[in-house]
Amino acid sequence: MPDEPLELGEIAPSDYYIHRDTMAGVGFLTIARRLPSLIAQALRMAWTASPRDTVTTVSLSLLGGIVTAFGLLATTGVLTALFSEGPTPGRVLAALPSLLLVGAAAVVRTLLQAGAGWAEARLSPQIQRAAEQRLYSLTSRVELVAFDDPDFHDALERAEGRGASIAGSVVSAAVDVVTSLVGLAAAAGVLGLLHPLLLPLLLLAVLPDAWAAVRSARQRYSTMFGLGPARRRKWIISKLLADRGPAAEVRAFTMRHFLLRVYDAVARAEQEEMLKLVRRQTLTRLVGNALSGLGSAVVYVALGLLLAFGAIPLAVAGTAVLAIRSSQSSLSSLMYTTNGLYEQGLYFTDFLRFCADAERRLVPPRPLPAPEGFDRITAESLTFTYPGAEQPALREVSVEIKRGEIVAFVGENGSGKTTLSKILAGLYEPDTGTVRWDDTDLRQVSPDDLRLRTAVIAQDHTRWPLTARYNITMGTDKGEPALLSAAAVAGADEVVEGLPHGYRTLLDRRFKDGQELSGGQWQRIAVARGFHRDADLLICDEPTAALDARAEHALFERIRTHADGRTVLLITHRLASVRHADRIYVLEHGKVVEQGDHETLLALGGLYAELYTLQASAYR
Ligand SMILES: Nc1ncnc2c1ncn2[C@@H]1O[C@H](COP(=O)(O)OP(=O)(O)OP(=O)(O)O)[C@@H](O)[C@H]1O
Repeated sequence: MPDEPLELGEIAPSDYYIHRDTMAGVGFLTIARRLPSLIAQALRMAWTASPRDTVTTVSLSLLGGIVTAFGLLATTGVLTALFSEGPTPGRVLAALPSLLLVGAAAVVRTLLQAGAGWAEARLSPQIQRAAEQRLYSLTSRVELVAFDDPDFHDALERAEGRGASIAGSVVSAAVDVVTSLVGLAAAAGVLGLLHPLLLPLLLLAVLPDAWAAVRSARQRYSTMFGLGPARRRKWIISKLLADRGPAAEVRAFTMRHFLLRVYDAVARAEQEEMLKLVRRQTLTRLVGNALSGLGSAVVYVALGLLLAFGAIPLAVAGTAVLAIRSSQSSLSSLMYTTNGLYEQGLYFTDFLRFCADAERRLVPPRPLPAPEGFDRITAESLTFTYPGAEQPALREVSVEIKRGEIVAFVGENGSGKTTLSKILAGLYEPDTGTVRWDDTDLRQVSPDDLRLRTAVIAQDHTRWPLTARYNITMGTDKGEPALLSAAAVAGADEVVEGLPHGYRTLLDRRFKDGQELSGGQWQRIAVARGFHRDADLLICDEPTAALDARAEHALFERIRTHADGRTVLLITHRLASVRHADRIYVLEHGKVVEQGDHETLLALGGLYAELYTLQASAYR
């Protein structure tokens, strides 16, 4: 049976070109204008990483360039002496001082270059570390909603993939550009002295090459830019094919063939783009090289004409040929390094842009400290829409939670319970509406402070690849009794007892001696994590979905006895467990449609009564 055509979403050509349009903002002139600030930012980053190595790299490289220029001037001295009138031994003798200078310059230049290379090599890893530190410090602080935004992921991928790692090379490239400029200034100066016409002619020989190199770099960047989402898709599928987590389901659902087809389709699309790129780049380089060759021919013809018409003597023409070659090599090295800086600058710009965007996504500093507990949490008229979503997840929702209460959110899948609890926990900001702890509007309070007062047992809790202890304490140190008591509440103590190294056991099978837990065992650990935190508000989002009957009963008993004085917000589909809640909010399509205690809601005969009766009937 032939395979169905695949839906590949983001790698459809129309979407691809949308990304291309974004490239319009990164034209050559834009980058050229941005180069000085790019160099300044790179140097600033280098300075932060290591002031000593930065100064050494820059100063030794500049000195190296100056000494190179000096050597070239001395070479001209040698040639002038050799081409002068008189007997050969006399001319050689006359050239000797300049020869010695050339030798000395070569030695000094080698030493300076070695020193600069050493400092530069030291600088690179330090800058990379600083760049990565900046990147991950931002990614872990941006508001949570950024992770629901595909643009954020694209930008993050570019910044993470090449941007951060290239920071070190940008500094090297910037230093190389300056060094080449110094070398070129010297060579061109000599050429200009010999005959002013030779200098503009020289540009003819080099500019086409420069144009080709810059254009081909832009072509590559443009392709990479457009391929971002496709490459991410490929990476995600490769993880599905090669990671431990989905390995069982890949086999159970015989997904192999399908996944390989998707992988192949994405890889093929990527390959086609890469082949197109190679073709375009080859063509560009060919045109550049041909025009440069033509330019060189024009320079030499001009030199021949100057010689033929007696405008310059033979000795000077000989020196000019040397100077032209030297200028050409200096210019092409400048071109090469500028191109390198330009290309790396594109990626580095991605990194800087991402950092700037991430800074904008940080929650601005807020004036008030988190309140010391609360008597009443009131949420009024909350509306919230996920980025890019067509429908709001919450519409005009108002709820109230009093200290020490157990409040439950119930409702069918997708009705907005988790979203509402995340807003109450300060993880998402509502689009409109307010959440208050007594009189304090949470928009005035630092979210980090607030989160210290809130514990969330998440529905999709993370299986941290850390030891059992850290999976519960999350790196805090509240002492052994707190750990043991939190573990006991959740029944995680029984889980840990069965582990070979107790709390020191690493819960990740990808490492030697690492252990895996069952779904329910993981959930007990997650519940223990929530109870370990000294929080005024404990949010339990489906805390028992994977628990066995005994563990579920024990946990709800604990919650019923007010979870050691905490206020509990409970989200669950097990309606029998919310019967004892002080208040139940029933959500439907992002709205609160019913509220009251169990008896009131049953008497109401609405959605809650319907869902409850449905569940209860299963046990009759
Ligand atoms: N990260 C997200 N990005 C976009 N939409 C989302 C996101 N998370 C949830 N939604 C959407 O928001 C709506 C509410 O989801 P929410 O997770 O709050 O529902 P829920 O009541 O907790 O559901 P469940 O009972 O299945 O856990 C759903 O329509 C869902 O598709």
